[in-house]
Amino acid sequence: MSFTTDTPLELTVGENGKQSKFTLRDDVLHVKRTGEKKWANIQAPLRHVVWAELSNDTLEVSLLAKRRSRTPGGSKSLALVHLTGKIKEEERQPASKFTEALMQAAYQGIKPPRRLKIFVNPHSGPGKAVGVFKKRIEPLFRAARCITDVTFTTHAGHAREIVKTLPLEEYDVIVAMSGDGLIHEILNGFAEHANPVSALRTPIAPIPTGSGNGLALNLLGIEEGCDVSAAALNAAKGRPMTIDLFSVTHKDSRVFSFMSQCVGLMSELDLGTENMRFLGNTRFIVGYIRGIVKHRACPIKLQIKVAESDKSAMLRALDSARQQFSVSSSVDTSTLVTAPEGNAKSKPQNGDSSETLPDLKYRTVNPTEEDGWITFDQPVSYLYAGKGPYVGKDLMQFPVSLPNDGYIDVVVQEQIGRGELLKAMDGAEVGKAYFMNSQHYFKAEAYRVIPHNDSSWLSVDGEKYPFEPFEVEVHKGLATLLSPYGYYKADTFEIPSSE
Ligand SMILES: Nc1ncnc2c1ncn2[C@@H]1O[C@H](COP(=O)(O)OP(=O)(O)OP(=O)(O)O)[C@@H](O)[C@H]1O
Repeated sequence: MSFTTDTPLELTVGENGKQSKFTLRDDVLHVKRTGEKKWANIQAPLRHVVWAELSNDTLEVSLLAKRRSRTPGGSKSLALVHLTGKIKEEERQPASKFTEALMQAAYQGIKPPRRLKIFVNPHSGPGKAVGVFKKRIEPLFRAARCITDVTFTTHAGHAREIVKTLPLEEYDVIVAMSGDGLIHEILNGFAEHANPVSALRTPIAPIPTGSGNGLALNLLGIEEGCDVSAAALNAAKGRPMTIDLFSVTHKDSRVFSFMSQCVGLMSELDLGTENMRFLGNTRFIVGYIRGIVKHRACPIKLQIKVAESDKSAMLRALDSARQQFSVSSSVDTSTLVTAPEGNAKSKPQNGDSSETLPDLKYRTVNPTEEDGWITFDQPVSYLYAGKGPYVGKDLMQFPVSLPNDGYIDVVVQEQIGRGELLKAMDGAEVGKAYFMNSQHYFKAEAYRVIPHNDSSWLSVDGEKYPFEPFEVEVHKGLATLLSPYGYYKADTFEIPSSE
C-alpha cells in the first residue's frame, strides 16, 4: 500500500510544552512528541494506523508502534499506542482535514466498522490465548471500532458446530485466535453450511497462538507473522484475498484442506511430537532431527496430474507475479475516496453464484501418461503438498506458491543420506531446499497416493489421518482470507538473478 502526495500532510497539536507533530509522508505516519518521555518518536507505516478521530477539542490517533525490545524470535513486537492532543478552535479545520486524509489513507476504501465472529482456542500452542486476547486483542478491536462476538472454544469441534449454521449476513469476518488446526476446522464447518459457497466467501483472519501458525506467516510475513497485534489489525482492515482449496478424499470421506498434506518424515515430525506442545515451534525441529536419526523411507506409489515440472519456469512465474504485486499495491491518493472494497466478502468467481460445492473431477479417472499424469513408485523420504510458502517459521516448503493459480504445489523428497537431510535445514526458512536436486517440485491439478503399508500417518493441515490411499484435487479460489498486502508475504525467498 503506498500513499503519495507532492507535499506531506502535517499537523501540530497540543499546548503547555506538550506538542505532537504528525507528518504523513509517502506511506508512513511520523509522530514527534515534545515533553513526553514515552513514544517521543514514532514512525508507523499506514498499515499500522488503527484509528484517527477528532471529537470536540481533542484529536485521537491509535496506532501500532514498534517496541524497542525484541521478541525471542528476533523481531520487534508491536504495541497499541493511543495519542491525544488538544485542538484550538482555529486549528479545527486543518485538524479535521488531516484526520480525514489519515483515515482514508489507512483504510483505503475498507469501510469500518467490521463485524467479527471471533473464536479463541484456549488450548492452542502454549495455552496463553485467553490472556493474550483480553490484554492485547480486545483493546485493539475496541480502538478499531470493530463489533465483536467472541466464543472461547470448550472442545474440539466447537467452532465447526457454530460455523455450520452461522447467519452469514451478521458477520464480515471470522477471526481464529489459534493455530492452523482451528482454521481447518472452520473451513470444514463452512463446507457443511446450507450455503457452503457463500460461507466459504466469508473471509478468515488468523491471530497466531498455535504452535505452527503457517497461515499467519503467509499473510503477514516473517517479521510480523507471529505478532498477534499485526494479525488482529489485519482482521479489522485487511483486504479479501481468495485462495484455492483442496479436497482430500479417502474411502467415502471428503475433507477440505487449505494448507498442506504430508506423509513420511514431515508428517511424523509434526504428529509424532504432539506430546511436546510445551516446546512451541521448537518441537518441529526436535521431530525433524529424530526423523533423521530413524531414517525411515516412506513406501508409497504416487501419481500426479502435472501442470508444470520445470523449476525455472515456476521461478519466472513467481517473478512476474511479484512484479504485478508491486504495481497493484501502489495506490495513489486520488483513488482513496472511491476505492471499491468496502465489504470484506469476496465476489463469486466468474460471476458464478451457485451454492453447490465443486464436483470431484478426478475421483474416478484412470491416471494415464497421455492425460498428463506421472507416476513415482519408489520409497521417498517424504511427500509434502500444499499452498502458501511457509508451513512454519523454520520451513518455507512452497516458496513459489501463489494464492489462487488453481494448482497445488507437490514436493517429493527422495530418500537421501542423513548428512544431506541435516544440511537441508540450512536455509530451510528462506526456501533454499527448493534448489536441491533430490527435491522434485510440481504444480499439479491433482495427485493420488497409495501406501504400500500402514507405517506412517497422513497429516492434513497438521491434523492426523490414517495412512490409507487418498486423492487430492484443487478448487480454484474457493475460500477467502484477509491480507494487508493481497499476496503471500514471503519476500525472503530470493529468485536467482539468472532466472
Ligand atoms: N477447548 C478445546 N479443547 C481441546 N481442543 C480444542 C479446543 N478448542 C479447539 N480445540 C481443537 O484443538 C485443535 C488444534 O487447535 P489449534 O490449531 O488452535 O492449535 P495448535 O494445534 O496448537 O496449533 P497448530 O495447529 O498450529 O499446531 C483443533 O483441531 C481444535 O479442534
